[in-house]
Parts: sequence; structure tokens; C-alpha cells
Amino acid sequence: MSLLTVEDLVVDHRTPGRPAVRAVAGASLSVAAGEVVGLVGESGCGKSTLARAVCGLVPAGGGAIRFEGGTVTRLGLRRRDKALTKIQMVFQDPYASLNPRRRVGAQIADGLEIAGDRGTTPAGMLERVGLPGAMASRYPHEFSGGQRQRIAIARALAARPTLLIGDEPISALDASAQAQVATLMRNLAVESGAGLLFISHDLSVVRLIADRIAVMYLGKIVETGPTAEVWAAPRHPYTQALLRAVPEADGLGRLPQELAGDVPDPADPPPGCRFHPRCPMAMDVCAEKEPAPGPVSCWLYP
Ligand SMILES: Nc1ncnc2c1ncn2[C@@H]1O[C@H](COP(=O)(O)OP(=O)(O)OP(=O)(O)O)[C@@H](O)[C@H]1O
Repeated sequence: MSLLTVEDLVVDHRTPGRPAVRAVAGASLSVAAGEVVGLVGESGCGKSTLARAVCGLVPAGGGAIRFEGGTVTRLGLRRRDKALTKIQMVFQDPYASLNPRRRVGAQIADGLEIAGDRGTTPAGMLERVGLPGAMASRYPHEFSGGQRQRIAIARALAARPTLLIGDEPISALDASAQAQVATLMRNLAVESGAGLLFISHDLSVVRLIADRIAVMYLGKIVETGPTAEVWAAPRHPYTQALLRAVPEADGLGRLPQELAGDVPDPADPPPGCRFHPRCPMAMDVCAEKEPAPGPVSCWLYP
């Protein structure tokens, strides 16, 4: 059964004096318990906004977010806040999410308190993420970026979430720490039976840890499928282009091809298929009508 279902979600960012930016424009996605879904796409495609809406940090302007059988978007504030402690997020910048003035053990203890967990200690949680328990008395600045991200993961997991969301949790880390932290997140989420929505623009890491991939372009999910299938035979031209940009995706030493052009302004999206101005396979219909949503949302597969 699905743990999280996002249906036709719309999220607008409003800034006074400017046109609204529709960052999420009718996106659908699901995550099952114990499943790892990798959400990929270029910068500015709306991945963070989707994640923030799931956590209740930005309001949904349309569509529905269902979590553990309830519709989060329709709950009253208090019930929603309670439901949302079951969703924990790990952000890109661990500096921003950890309080620099509090010992890391105390911050992990906050998570344990949310879960009412008296049997686990902050030191025990640190050990689960591969750090010595004695480090609980230290402050965030005494750790490296990778270690801080492990602490953020420990704090998130301490709250016993059923859904863990990583919003670019590895982009600020050294290449050597990236795969380690991603794998750790995957293993701990799956061990505890939680679902993991892992947002990244690094497809090679997503390939390592995700059961399923969802590809987002300009506010919409354009392709979803099991990771191995999407990797071996990407169908949407956007997915194909993203994969061509991954170094040696085919193992043949081919040089990565950078994706040409930029993501258009979501305040003024192109008509028809949003990818058509950059698509090497665009046909007349692509500029006129939007393709239907589905496992692959593209006029090449009507
Ligand atoms: N608070 C905001 N106010 C106005 N526009 C915003 C706001 N946050 C995001 N946007 C715009 O919404 C669009 C989607 O941004 P979002 O951060 O969700 O994308 P993303 O795919 O997560 O990209 P990145 O990887 O760079 O974070 C972008 O055009 C962005 O400029």
C-alpha cells in the first residue's frame, strides 16, 4: 500500500508585485513503505517545492497529498502537525538545519522526544549513523560536512518517521562522502520500514540507492519507473538527455553530453509539452497540446 500519494499537486510561490510562480504544476507521485524513490531533474524543476509541500512547509494550491491514508491537505492544523511529525526531512545544508549553539546530543534528543522513545539514547543514535556515541556532547562546528549530515539523519530518524525525505542531502558533500551518506540514508530508512523520497540531481547516486525513479521537469513528473528499467531504457527525451549528461552512464567511457538550454521560467511556461522547446524529437503536436500524465508523459508514446 502506498504510504505517500501526491495527486495532481499544484504549488504557487507568490511574491508581492510579481506574477505567481507555479513551481509544481500538477505533479503526481507515490512512495510505498520501505521503498526508496529518487526524484531527479535539473535545478529549478520544483523538486524542493514538492517536498516542502509534502512536509506542510508551503501550502498546496490544488491537488491532494495523502499520507498514511489521510489527506494531509485537508486536515486541520493541529491534526496535520501531528501527522507531519511522521515525515522528517534532511536538508541540503546541515549548517542550516542544526542549531550551532546546542550540543548535537541535545538536538537528537528532541527527535527522540517527539517519538516518546525513552529506550534510545542520542549516543545510540549517533552510533547508528556511524559516529562514536561520545561525540554527543560536541557542537555542530566540530564536525565535517559529511558528519553533520549523519547527525541530521540521526536526528530525523530519532523521531521515528514513516517517511524520510532527503532534499539534496548530498549535494554539499565531497564526492567521497556522497555515496556513503546516500547509502546510509537508504539502509536506515529501509531497515526501519520507512519510505524514502530522495531528491538529487546526481543520477549516478540515485541509481545506487533508489528502487524507483521519478523525473521532474518544470513542475511535472514526466517519467517514472523502476530504476533499472529507466536506467537501461529511458523513454522520455528529457530522461534520455539527463542520462546522457551522466559521466560514463553506459560504462563505455563515453563523454557526458551537457543538456543544452535552460529550464524555462515557471512563471511563463511553454505551451503544450513543457519540454518541447529543448526536445530533439519534438513534433507539431508537442507545441500545441499537453501530453497526458502517466509512466511516461510524452507524445512519442500516445
Ligand atoms: N520562495 C520562493 N518564492 C518565489 N519563487 C520560488 C520560491 N522558491 C522556489 N521558487 C521558484 O520555484 C521554482 C522551483 O524551485 P525549486 O527550488 O522547487 O526547484 P528544485 O528543482 O528543487 O531546484 P533546486 O535543486 O535548485 O533547489 C524555481 O523557478 C524557483 O525560482
